[in-house]
Amino acid sequence: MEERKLLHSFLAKSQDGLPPRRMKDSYIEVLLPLGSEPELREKYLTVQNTVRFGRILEDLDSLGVLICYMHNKIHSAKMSPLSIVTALVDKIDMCKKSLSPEQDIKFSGHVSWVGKTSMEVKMQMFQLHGDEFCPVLDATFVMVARDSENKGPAFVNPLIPESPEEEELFRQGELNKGRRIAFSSTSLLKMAPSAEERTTIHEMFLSTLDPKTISFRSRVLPPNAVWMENSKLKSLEICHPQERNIFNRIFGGFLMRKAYELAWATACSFGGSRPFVVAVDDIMFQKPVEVGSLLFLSSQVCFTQNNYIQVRVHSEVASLQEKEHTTTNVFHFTFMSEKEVPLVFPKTYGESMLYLDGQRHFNSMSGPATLRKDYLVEP
Ligand SMILES: CCCCCCCCCCCCCC(=O)SCCNC(=O)CCNC(=O)[C@H](O)C(C)(C)COP(=O)(O)OP(=O)(O)OC[C@H]1O[C@@H](n2cnc3c(N)ncnc32)[C@H](O)[C@@H]1OP(=O)(O)O
Repeated sequence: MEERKLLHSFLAKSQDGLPPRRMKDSYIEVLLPLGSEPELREKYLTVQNTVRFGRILEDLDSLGVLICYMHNKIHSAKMSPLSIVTALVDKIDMCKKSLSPEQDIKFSGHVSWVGKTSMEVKMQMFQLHGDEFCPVLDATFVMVARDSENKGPAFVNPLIPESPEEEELFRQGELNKGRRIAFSSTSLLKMAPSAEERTTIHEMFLSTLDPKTISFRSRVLPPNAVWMENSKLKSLEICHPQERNIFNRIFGGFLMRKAYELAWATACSFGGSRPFVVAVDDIMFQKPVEVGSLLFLSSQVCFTQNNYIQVRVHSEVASLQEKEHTTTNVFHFTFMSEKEVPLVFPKTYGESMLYLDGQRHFNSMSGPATLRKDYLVEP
């Protein structure tokens, strides 16, 4: 950190003082040679002989940061004065058949939009089938630049789109920002549900009333349904220094891997068969996690439909000395189960809001109807 303090003088006073960059300046391709270097496989292997998706989340997080460093590279400086942190995993959509731990994987990506201090990064992942790399997933992350000590914001280089395709990507980045603001301003934490959503909840409530008693209190579960309160799993992690990033905070990819693995276990025990991840969405990194913190993860099924399970993981930290818990992230994962899954029923008003939030996240997934049956992505 002492060394990083000295980098302050390289920080720009305004964005105009920074040279614009092109999308190809940050474009990178990285090979994960699972096929050609078998000693790597152990780290990525599941017991079903597929690839651990939690490890892929870690790799995407590191790659996103690396891409942003390329975008902001100062050719005359040995070290970047910026601290680049993950602010948001906007979306990860799976578009692939099966992930083999015995075939090479390729990642690629570049900065697709910039604001003043934030950058949107688009990444893709491919796996070798025969002699061709086939698409596996598309990811959109938002990274934020901070000063060299990660104490305040720092400007990023402007981005100039060079072709109609790049202009479209840039425009999409702008639209994504607007969509995020709209999504968060209609959050159920701020606004009442819509009329249609209220009807959904009231109908669910009515379907749980015992017809034998004329009472709002006696609740009975409909057939093939589970109370939401019985769909929870919790875990605790001690954030050891091994998991720290280059800025001495806990690595975002580690938090995602832990949350994902708990979500997978929750979906597995709820659905009673192997779940496959279909989408990850709207993971906001609200606060950094300090090394040495206790990380409490609570996972819960909040919405289901046919074979789909929507899982929400809430993460909180507390220091060893203080008992007070602070929320650091909320994670949303969509899984597809091998078999049809039970319905999940909220009992309380709070659970009803979780249900509607889960439904909103499920519906925001790009086209569940287009999902294929041959996903094979494991914890
Ligand atoms: C040299 C090469 C080395 C390569 C090494 C590679 C491997 C490296 C691997 C290491 C990997 C290390 C990686 C890790 O492990 S990072 C570890 C995981 N991430 C964190 O710990 C981050 C925790 N969160 C925070 O610190 C704050 O909440 C941040 C800093 C993110 C925002 O704080 P704050 O809210 O106070 O900031 P602001 O209001 O001034 O806004 C600032 C800008 O940010 C934009 N914004 C904010 N939130 C969001 C959002 N949710 N969606 C979209 N955008 C968002 C906002 O629009 C504005 O943009 P702009 O209008 O200025 O453009």
